[in-house]
Amino acid sequence: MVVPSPTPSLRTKKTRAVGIPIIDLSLERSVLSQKIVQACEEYGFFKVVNHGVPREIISSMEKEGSDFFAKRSSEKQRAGPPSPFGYGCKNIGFNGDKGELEYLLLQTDPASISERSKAISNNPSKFSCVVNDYIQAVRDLSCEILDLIAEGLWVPDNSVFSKLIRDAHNDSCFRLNYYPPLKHFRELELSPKLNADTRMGFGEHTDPQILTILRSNDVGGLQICLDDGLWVPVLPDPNVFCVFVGDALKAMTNGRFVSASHRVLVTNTIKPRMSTIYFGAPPLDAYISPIPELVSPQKPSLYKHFTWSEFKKTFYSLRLGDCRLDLFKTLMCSDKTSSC
Ligand SMILES: O=C(O)CCC(=O)C(=O)O
Ligand SMILES: [Fe+2]
Repeated sequence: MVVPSPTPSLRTKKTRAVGIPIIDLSLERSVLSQKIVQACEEYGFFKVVNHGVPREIISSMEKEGSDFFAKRSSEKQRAGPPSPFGYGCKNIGFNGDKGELEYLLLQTDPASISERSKAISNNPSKFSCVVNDYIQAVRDLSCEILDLIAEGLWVPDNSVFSKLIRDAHNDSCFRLNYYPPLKHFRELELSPKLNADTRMGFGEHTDPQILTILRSNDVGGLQICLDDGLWVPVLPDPNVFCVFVGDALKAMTNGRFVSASHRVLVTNTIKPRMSTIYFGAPPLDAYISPIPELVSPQKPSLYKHFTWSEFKKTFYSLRLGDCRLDLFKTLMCSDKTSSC
């Protein structure tokens, strides 16, 4: 979901040393589940180490991604226009999140990946194998984290969240983002519109799905916005995964979790940033409403019942300039609350 920002500033308003949570997944389960819940409540964001995703799976994915973005533009275009799946460049989407990047957006089911790989790679079977292995690994990681979240919330059914993205009809997607370095724009003589040493790579937004698992190369740029409006840089580390709470999980926890607003600023002059992102989403007809354990007379549901499809349709059809936050509230928040 795009956060309205009438006069977006590229400047990090202020930064302060905050301890973005780094969670070690090898910790004892009951400790781990509490740490994860706390991070979801305070930040809607954390990094994980000792995540168990094999190094080879990660490095093969990074290689395939780099090879793809290194191709000539005409070759990349063969992956098809991003409507919604395929290759896109420069301003992304029409949903208000401005930015200058190239990206490849894919569905996560093996049949679609295999089909699209034919237009993406000269070695489609290798490409689809690498992407499938990566997606399977990060989906397993997401499910593990979602099960721990359920445990940490003392929900009897541990799979209450993870079963949505394990469902055969899940609507998850996978994206590779590529941010050319500033040198690229200088060479094109596109004199930076906004700022000489910073460009907006990906505008401020929250992710609408349930959970996002992001990994990047060693080039920074990602920032998260804390609730007091401070932008905090997320230092790049190719060995960790970044986890974001999505708007759907925020709603399912009846607003107990926050969904972190984030953006990417391009400041590196020489090296491109590349990130690989798995967005775990439920089936289109799944209802996204607060789980019963988190609703009580003292804490009534903040949200109307809506399906993932209704949510997506409304938000992705909004055009820039709409007052998106008001629409968000109208669509999602129950009449009893003015905001959620
Ligand atoms: O590319 C990145 O590092 C972040 C991109 C992002 O937030 C997104 O694709 O939703
Ligand atoms: Fe995002």
